Amino acid sequence: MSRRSLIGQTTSLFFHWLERCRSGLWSVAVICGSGLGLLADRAANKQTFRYQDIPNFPVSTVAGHEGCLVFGTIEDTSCVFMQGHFHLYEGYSLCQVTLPVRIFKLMGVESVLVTNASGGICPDFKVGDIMVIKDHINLPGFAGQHPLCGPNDERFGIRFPCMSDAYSKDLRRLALDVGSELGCSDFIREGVYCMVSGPNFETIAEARMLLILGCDSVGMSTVPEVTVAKHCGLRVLGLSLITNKVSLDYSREEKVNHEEVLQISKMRAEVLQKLVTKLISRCQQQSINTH
Ligand SMILES: O=P(O)(O)O[C@H]1O[C@H](CO)[C@@H](O)[C@H]1O
Ligand code: HPA
Repeated sequence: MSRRSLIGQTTSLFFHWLERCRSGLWSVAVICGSGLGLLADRAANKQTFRYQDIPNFPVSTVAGHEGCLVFGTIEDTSCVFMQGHFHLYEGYSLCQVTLPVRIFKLMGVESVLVTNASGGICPDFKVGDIMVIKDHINLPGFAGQHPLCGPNDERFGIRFPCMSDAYSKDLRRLALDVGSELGCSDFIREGVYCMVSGPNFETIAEARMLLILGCDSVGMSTVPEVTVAKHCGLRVLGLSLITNKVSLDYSREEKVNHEEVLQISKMRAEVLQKLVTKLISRCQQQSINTH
């Protein structure tokens, strides 16, 4: 089959799904961070689209990001999974980084579950901990790298959105409850995620500054997607897997690298998968109860 007809077929299939979504059949979007693409594995009736076959969609350029959009169901909940998301350091604009979130909104998605890998700043955190994101610090935003800069598209949201409750309190509580039901309380934390642009990992002086600023973990993603999701009225839950401890001490010999990040993500993906799967079905029940 020629590439052109393959793209044509994929595109029409994609629009077929979009139609279903518009009619209210899809409700949860899961954005999978580094090495966490297998969160989609438990979904049934899967249909997968490669980003490269979706017109105008960015493509993933980082190891551990498969670059596929997967539609499926978990119990009775319809879901769309992004196996891989986009980063400033890949050279994408924040408009491109957050494009999928606005597509989800147009599809009728109500809740977004964002996952990522991050470095632990809080001295109490251990590698393998799962941090429920309570709040974030948008460090690139302070320097004008913000996804909502530019003319405001009123169809999505207001010019000056409030971010004091970007992460749904109900979903955070639900995540802690589900974590405890699954016997994960020992390694489920809550904390503040800080976004840096990357692609380098932090210097020790930068890490110390982040600790003083009140950051519990640091990564190079998530904040733009969450900001745009909140702007357009989506409910957000963020789960950050602590894949390494950030060096705060000049005498520490260990050096972080992306391979180690992916290795820890792979090791913990099964636990996260259980958590996410249970959360999705409970999240749907919650949404039914509140409507
Ligand atoms: O935030 P995600 O994409 O999960 O991954 C984190 O891990 C990568 C660095 O190892 C960076 O992309 C950082 O942001
Ligand atoms: N710093 C920034 N981003 C990261 C890290 C880190 O230590 N670990 C995983 N993503």
